[in-house]
Parts: sequence; C-alpha cells; structure tokens
Amino acid sequence: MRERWPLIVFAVIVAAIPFIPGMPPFWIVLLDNIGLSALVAMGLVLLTGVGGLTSFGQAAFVGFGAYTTAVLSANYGVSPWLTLPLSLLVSGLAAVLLGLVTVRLSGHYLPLGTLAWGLGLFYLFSKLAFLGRNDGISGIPPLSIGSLRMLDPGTIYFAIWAAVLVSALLTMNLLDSRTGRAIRALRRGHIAAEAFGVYSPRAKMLVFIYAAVLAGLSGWLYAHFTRAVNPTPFGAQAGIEYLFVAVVGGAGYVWGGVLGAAIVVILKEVLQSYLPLLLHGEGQLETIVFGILLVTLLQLAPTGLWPWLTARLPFKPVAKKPDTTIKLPARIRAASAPSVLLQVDNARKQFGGVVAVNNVSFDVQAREIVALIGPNGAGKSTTFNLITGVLPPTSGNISVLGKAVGNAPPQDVVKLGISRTFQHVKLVPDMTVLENVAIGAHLRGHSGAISSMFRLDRADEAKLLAEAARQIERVGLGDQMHQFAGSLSLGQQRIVEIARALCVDPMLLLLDEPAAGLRHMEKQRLGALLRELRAGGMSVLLVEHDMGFVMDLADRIVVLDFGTKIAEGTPAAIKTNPEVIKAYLGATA
Ligand SMILES: Nc1ncnc2c1ncn2[C@@H]1O[C@H](COP(=O)(O)OP(=O)(O)OP(=O)(O)O)[C@@H](O)[C@H]1O
Repeated sequence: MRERWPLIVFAVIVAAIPFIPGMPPFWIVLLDNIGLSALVAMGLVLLTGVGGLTSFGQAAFVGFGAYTTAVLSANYGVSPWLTLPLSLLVSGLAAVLLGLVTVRLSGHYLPLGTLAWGLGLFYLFSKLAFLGRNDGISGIPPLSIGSLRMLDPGTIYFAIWAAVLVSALLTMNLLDSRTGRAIRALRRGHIAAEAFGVYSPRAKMLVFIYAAVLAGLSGWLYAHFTRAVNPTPFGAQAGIEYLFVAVVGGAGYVWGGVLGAAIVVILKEVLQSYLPLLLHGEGQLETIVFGILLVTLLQLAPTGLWPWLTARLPFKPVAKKPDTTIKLPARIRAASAPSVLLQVDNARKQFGGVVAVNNVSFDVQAREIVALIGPNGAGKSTTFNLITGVLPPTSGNISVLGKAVGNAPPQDVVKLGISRTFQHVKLVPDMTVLENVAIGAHLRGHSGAISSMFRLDRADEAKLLAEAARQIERVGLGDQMHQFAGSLSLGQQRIVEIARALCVDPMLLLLDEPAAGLRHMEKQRLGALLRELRAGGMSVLLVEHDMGFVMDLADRIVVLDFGTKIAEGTPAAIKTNPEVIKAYLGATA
C-alpha cells in the first residue's frame, strides 16, 4: 500500500494557504485556475500517460460539464449541487459515444480523431441557440452551502482543491489495484494483457470515461467560478494546452498533472503580465516564449518534471513485501482429467501467400515437457499464437482437455488453464516486478474500478499480490520484487514472464525461448524449476534454440521446418534423425 502521508501534508498546506496573512487575492485566483486545470490533466495522466491514448479533445468534456450546469442552473433554476451528478453524467455519456468510435483507432489516427471531435464540438457549442451561441450563458448562480455563498475566488478555492485532492486520492487508489494494473499494461500493447484475461477495449473505455468525468467536474466548477460560460475555453487550443500540462508535469504521474498545471498556469500569467512591459507592448510574443520555454522544459525532463523531481528526493518510499501466507484458491482440476491436455490437429496459418504453419498436428500430455524446435521462421511462435488465441487458424482444430478452442480470444484461452511467455518480452518496464507478475493473477481476482477507488478491494488485492510474490520467490527473483521490470537484465525479464504465467495457476505453460539470454547457472535453475513444475502436475510446451537445454529437459520434441512438421520423438531419436540434422541441428552444431 502506498504511503498516504504526503497527500495529508499537501492537503494541510493547501487548506492553510488562504489564511496566510497578506496573501494577494490574485494568487488565490491563480491557484483556482491551477486546480481546475489539474483536474483535467489528472484525467489525461490516466488516459495518455498511463493508458497510452493521446487525446487533444479533453477541453470539449470540460465544456459538457460547464454547459450542463450553466443551462440547468442559470436557465431552469436547478440547484448547482443537483447539477453536479448531471454534469458528470453528461460528460461520461459523451465519452461513451465518442469513445465507441475513437478508442478503436490506433497510431496517429487516435490523436487526430480526438482533435477532430474537439474542433467539431467547439463549433457545436458556438452554434446551438440553447447554449447561447458565441455569447454563451451568463447569470450562473454561485455554489453555496447554507448561507455561505462561494462568490469570491477565496471561498470556491476550497471546493476546487477539495475536488483535486479527492480526485487524486481516488485516481491513485485506482492505479494501485487490479484494474489499475490492467490499465497500466495497455501502454505496452494489448497482447500481453489480453493473454492474462484483460479485456483491453473495456479497459480503454474505462479510462476514456474516467478522464472525461474529471474534465466534466472541472467544467462544473469552472462554470460556478466564472459564473458565465462561452465556447472559447472549450476549443481545440485549450485541448492541446491540457495535453501540454500533463506532459510537462509528467504524463504518467497523478501529481504530475497538478505540477504541470501549476507550471503552465503560472508561466502563462508571468509572461502575459511582464513580457509586454519588457518588450514595450509588442503583442503575442508571450505565446512564442511560452512555447520555447515548454519545449526547453521537455528537453530537460522528457518524461515530465514530476519524475525528474522525485528522483532527486533524498528519501524513497519503502515498499512492503506482501504477506505470502494469504492464499488464493487453486484451480479446480477434474479428478479424472483426460491425459491429453492439448491437441493440435492439422493447424494451418497463412499470411497471404506465406504458409507459416502448414497442417501441423501434435499433442501435449499431462505432466509432460514438449519442445517445439526448428530454424528461424519455421512457424514456432505462430503455432503458440494459434494455441493461445492471438491468431485465428486458417484451418484445423486446436482443443484443450477435449474441448475445441475454435476461434476463442486469448482471454478465453487463458481461462482454460493455458498461460504463456513471449519471444519478445512483454513486461511494463516502469512497473515493478511484483506489479507485472500480479497481472498474471488478473482472472483470479474480481475487484472492479469503483471498489478499487474506494479501497474496498484490499482483501482481494492482498491475495493477488501474495500469489505474485510467491511465484516471484519460486523463480528465484525475490530480491528484485520491488525493482522496475525494465531495470532487470533481459534474461531475468524472461524469468519474470514465467512467474507472471505461473500466477494463472496453469495446467499448461507455453514458454517462448525462456533460456535466451540466461547464463549457465540461470539455465540450470530454470531447468530445475521446469522439472519441479512437471513433478507438481503441470505440462510445459517450450520453444527453444538452446539444444543442450532442450535435449536435457524435454520428454518429447516436435520439429518444424518451413511451417511443416518434419519429425517428432524423444530427444535421443531427434538427435540422430537425418532430416532434423539436415534442416536444423547441423546448422546449430
Ligand atoms: N503477422 C505476420 N504476417 C506475415 N507473415 C508472418 C507474420 N507472422 C509470422 N509471419 C511469417 O511466418 C513465418 C513463421 O514465423 P514465426 O515467427 O512463427 O517463426 P519462428 O519459428 O517462431 O521463428 P523464430 O525462431 O525466428 O522466432 C515467417 O516466415 C514469418 O515471416
């Protein structure tokens, strides 16, 4: 669990600021603007920095929140407190509609898509009569509690910063959870997360809606702060600026959003106030200087200022080892399970004219280690992808425990008890080893986003982390548990992937080149671990180029060449098979 005291200290400082004698009112206005901007940036942290979905369109969601309360409270006299849930709801619903078309986009189409609807909604706000067209809506009532009317910047300050602090707490809670790990895994692509049961479209939609709701909250507060709204602050330029705020502060960090908002709001204000004086009234130069300063900041700290600052702090948070005595229930295994775990029957995969897997058949029995070998490009990884649902077969059948897998997606295949590692390691480098491995236990937990935000997931979370810690210790990386996965050697990262796959409590483990990059002793330890797993009832199918390792370990070997199975048998038989020597072993000898 993360330390909460920095948040408490920050809350006390924020609460004390308005009471500092001689505090200029204008500074309070600046702090109000920083808080409003920080709320939007916090959503962008989750969306862009954590989830990897770049959005230029967040200002439009601020507009939905602001206009909803403006219309209802100014035109229909609805209490501002009643319009709060409605503002959040309208922003959230707008995100559902826009998200359905946007989050499916990939690469540069996604940011362009957000820019397109950001521009479109700005024009919509300025054309609709009931929103007051370009003039907007004025006469918005202030927020009030009993007889206290939040008319001046010094009183609404408390509402704005309470919203910032509560949102920061909820967002940190969300990120530090089962759902948060699924969201954080998205940035490295969807294949690894989906292999452990994460539905990435659902996770993407969740962050999209969450970011929009935070922007809507900012809009609701903004409307009652300025007491008038018009389309200008909700256009594409504002959308780009919000993204700047998040990136400058540190797009992967909740507090980066707050820091970025402070930097950008203060910098803009200082430049607008003092640059014209210095340059004798030359207009618009502040925009250019503002741009140059921001780019310089990004050169200094490319991942944002928050990580740059925290890396220089004299103290580091101390991570606690999970209590490994807490147990997750094991997978229920049928007493009379069939001896054939996996049956690959005439599987074929074509990519256009390339036949990557050519009518290949083999099986994996219970408590057996089978190796799939062959030269580069023989179709081994493609076979793994067919078995795990990453790719649909062109023809043929794959069945697990007698049940046809058909075209099941990876999320369904892992539920059958098949887990895997990847030829090209797919860990999230800036998540700890423990957090990466805990993604493997995703399907064994059940807490959702809301319960995580309110910390109702702790019992579930403790079990998942305990399981992850146990598997990390099992593979011999207990000392590295709290290190970032990206700081480990490539060989160790492969072992972390094995621990993640073990968290599924699989019946069949698919390992793609697990020994690549390992030193001799590490290979021996890996071999011992795999034998121990087999003795415990697990089966292993592995792709490996280290023939010494394979021959020592495997019960049976299947050899592929140009997508076709050319041999199958015990290591002794394969070693002396002339066709295998000609196609592969001769070359590796
Ligand atoms: N998505 C794809 N589109 C087109 N061709 C592909 C695709 N994936 C794999 N191939 C081709 O299919 C063939 C088999 O590739 P695969 O990666 O399965 O081989 P491999 O045995 O795992 O090789 P290596 O040992 O080098 O990893 C290769 O010719 C490869 O170029």
